[in-house]
Parts: sequence; C-alpha cells; structure tokens
Amino acid sequence: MSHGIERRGLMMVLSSPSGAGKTTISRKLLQSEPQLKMSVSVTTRPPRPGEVEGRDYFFITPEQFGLMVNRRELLEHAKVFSNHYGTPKGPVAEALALGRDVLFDIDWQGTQQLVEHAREDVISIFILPPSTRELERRLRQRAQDPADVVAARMAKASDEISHWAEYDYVVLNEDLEKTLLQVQSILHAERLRRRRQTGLGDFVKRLRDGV
Ligand SMILES: Nc1nc2c(ncn2[C@@H]2O[C@H](COP(=O)(O)OP(=O)(O)O)[C@@H](O)[C@H]2O)c(=O)[nH]1
Ligand SMILES: Nc1ncnc2c1ncn2[C@@H]1O[C@H](COP(=O)(O)OP(=O)(O)O)[C@@H](O)[C@H]1O
Repeated sequence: MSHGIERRGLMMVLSSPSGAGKTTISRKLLQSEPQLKMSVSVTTRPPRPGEVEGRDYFFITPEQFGLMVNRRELLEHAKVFSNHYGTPKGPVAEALALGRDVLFDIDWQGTQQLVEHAREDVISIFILPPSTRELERRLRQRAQDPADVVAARMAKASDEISHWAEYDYVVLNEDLEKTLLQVQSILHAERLRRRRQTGLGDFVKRLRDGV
C-alpha cells in the first residue's frame, strides 16, 4: 500500500571564501546523492582550463547577462571579483517541482536574495578553511588562476568570511571525507523536517484509525 507521503524539494546553498572547497564538495555530493541536482550559474568570467560549458557554468557575455536580468530570468544575481554571476530560474523551478533538491554554489549576496524569496525552502551552509595559510595553499595549488587573481581572491576572503553568521550551518573543511559526511548529514536531516513532508497528516490519521 502506498503511504502517500511525499517530500517538497529543498534548496541547499554552499558558500565560502574562494578556494575553501565548495566546488570539490559539490561534485562529490552530487555523485552520492541522486536526488540532488546542481544549479548551473551563468557568469561573465572567462572559463578556467578544464571548466566545461553547462557543467561548471554557462559562460556568457555582459550583454547576454544584462538581457537575462531585464527579462527577469535570474532567481538571484551578484557581482563578485568584477564579474557577474546569476542563477537561471527555469531549471531550479523544474527540479523542485519534481521533488528534487537543488544545490547552489553562490556567494553571500545570492544567498541573501534566495532566503528573501524562499526562506522556508533554503538551507544555507558556510564552508570555512582550516586556516588562512591553507586557503592560500589551496588557491595556489589549484593553479588555474594567474597570481594576481589568487591575490585578489585572498584579499576578498576576509569579506566573504565576515558573513558566516548569516548561515544555518558552518562546516570546517579540513578533512574532505569528514566534511562530506557532515554535509550529507545536514541534507539527510533537513529532508526529514516535518514541513517538507506532505501527506504526513493524512498518513498519521490512517495510522491512528488503524487503517
Ligand atoms: N550570487 C551568486 N554567486 C555566484 C554564482 N555562481 C558563483 N557564485 C560565486 O562567485 C564566487 C566566484 O566563483 P568562481 O569564479 O567560480 O570562483 P570560486 O570561488 O573558485 O568558485 C564564488 O563565491 C561563487 O560561490 C551565482 O549564480 N550567484
Ligand atoms: N579538505 C581539503 N583538503 C585539501 N585540499 C582541498 C580540500 N578541499 C578542497 N581542496 C582543494 O583546494 C582547491 C580549491 O578547492 P575548490 O573546490 O576549487 O574551492 P572553491 O570552489 O571553494 O573555490 C582544489 O585544488 C581542491 O582540490
């Protein structure tokens, strides 16, 4: 017999200073969570070596970005490191309608906009690096950005970190496997929130009636 319990999809946001590990964590999480779909942002920043159009970002021109903003095709958008970034509305709405969860790798400005629009459905996680030195080591080791870009990202790290207290959860990304387990635990627990499970009232009523 069908229990009739369904779940409303949720939006899980990961933010951190650049280099703390959001992209790595997101990729691993998507492998282990078939119900989770990544929101692929549009950006005016040029692709890094190895980045794939449509997987990492949709790389667009400032003119195209302006058009998307005017047509209200973005759920949120922000300027970060002198480039524009935004979340296309359509794919998010489709995934949520199918009861899927959506993962966002966006900054604090975008997180604030999402929370304003859909507070009940957003879970936000801030990822911290274990130290400033380790953050710089990770940025350098990634070796995909020129030295001046690494310096600019380090200079912005403190600003980004200053928003940590606006998030529901804070995870220190020291050991990657441990971080993954922690983020998975958050997702699994949040899925069980009473308000996210529709049909629960009817199910419990049938249980109590002995049906
Ligand atoms: N608000 C907003 N921020 C985004 C979006 N996509 C990416 N970002 C953020 O922009 C910042 C720079 O991203 P990126 O250039 O890929 O470098 P990263 O920090 O190494 O991931 C990061 O903080 C991302 O989380 C988006 O669609 N909206
Ligand atoms: N827990 C970790 N320990 C060591 N290195 C890590 C860890 N997490 C991520 N990294 C490495 O740090 C670099 C930056 O990670 P990335 O996921 O690109 O960060 P972000 O998306 O936040 O900018 C990458 O080279 C990645 O392999």
